[in-house]
Amino acid sequence: MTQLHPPQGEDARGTADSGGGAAPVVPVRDIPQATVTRLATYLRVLGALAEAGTLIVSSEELASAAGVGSAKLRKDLSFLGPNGVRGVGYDVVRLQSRIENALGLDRGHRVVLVGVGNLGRALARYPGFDRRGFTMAGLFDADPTIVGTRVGDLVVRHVDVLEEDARELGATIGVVATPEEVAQHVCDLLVRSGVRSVLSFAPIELAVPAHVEVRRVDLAVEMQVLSFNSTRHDELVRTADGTRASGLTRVSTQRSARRTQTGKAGPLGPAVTRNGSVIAP
Ligand SMILES: NC(=O)c1ccc[n+]([C@@H]2O[C@H](COP(=O)([O-])OP(=O)(O)OC[C@H]3O[C@@H](n4cnc5c(N)ncnc54)[C@H](O)[C@@H]3O)[C@@H](O)[C@H]2O)c1
Repeated sequence: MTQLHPPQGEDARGTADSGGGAAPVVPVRDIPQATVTRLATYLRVLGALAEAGTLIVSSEELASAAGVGSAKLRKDLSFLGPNGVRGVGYDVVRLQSRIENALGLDRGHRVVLVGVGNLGRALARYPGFDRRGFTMAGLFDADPTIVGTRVGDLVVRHVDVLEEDARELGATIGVVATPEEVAQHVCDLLVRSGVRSVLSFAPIELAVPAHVEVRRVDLAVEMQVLSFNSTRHDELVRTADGTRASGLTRVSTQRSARRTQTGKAGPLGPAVTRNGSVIAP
């Protein structure tokens, strides 16, 4: 806890953050998408800190654990209004609740999952969603050998009752883990039930009305990005070595070293990648 963020608002006057539930100064819709993604990462780190009993964290520590630069972290957090106390740091619990508020997590989300196969079953059993404000409320499948079985605390329901049950369950997020051939049909049922957010693992584009947002998860794409970054990193190191050998500037080496530094395991473990994205533990 050494280097702290610059003062902002009331914090510049040396007073503590006025409270976790305060409304963000920037309307949530104006927070850039990349910042939203990093806010989720900060939240994960803060959760681990809170569990470890940490009360205050500096921007340097938080940035390092999240795998980003501290300037970027301060900029990201500035979207939420005044945070922290100069010379002291961020109050872990207050910052957690600020970010939860901005991400809409304080309302809590009820999730229904369709397709209780290999992937769906693993997702349904994952206890981490609950800890982060997402309650798995309903599981649906079409296979008669799966319908009626218990996965975790839930009994799998038939997809025929998805539309009605998802509405009754108050679902706000629908997860599609079915084969691609039926994914659009399942997505349509979710939309008709009133779900506004769909997370799809099916490898196809889903058509939805304007008021519904779809996010597609594709681990192969993530691995392709990792492959590209790794190749680029190797090239940079090779270029830097060549440049050094010919007595020229070491800019590339410094750049790649900096990237490696931000990508190293932080105090909270090795889950942080070079560009700051995180596979949740
Ligand atoms: N995005 C990724 O990185 C990633 C990784 C793995 C799998 N996937 C995709 O996730 C999906 C599921 O993969 P999996 O390995 O779990 O497949 P799986 O075959 O094990 O499971 C699919 C489940 O969907 C059910 N299903 C089929 N038709 C249905 C319908 N009309 N309504 C409700 N349920 C129905 C099946 O009964 C089965 O239980 C596939 O589309 C796969 O391509 C994506």
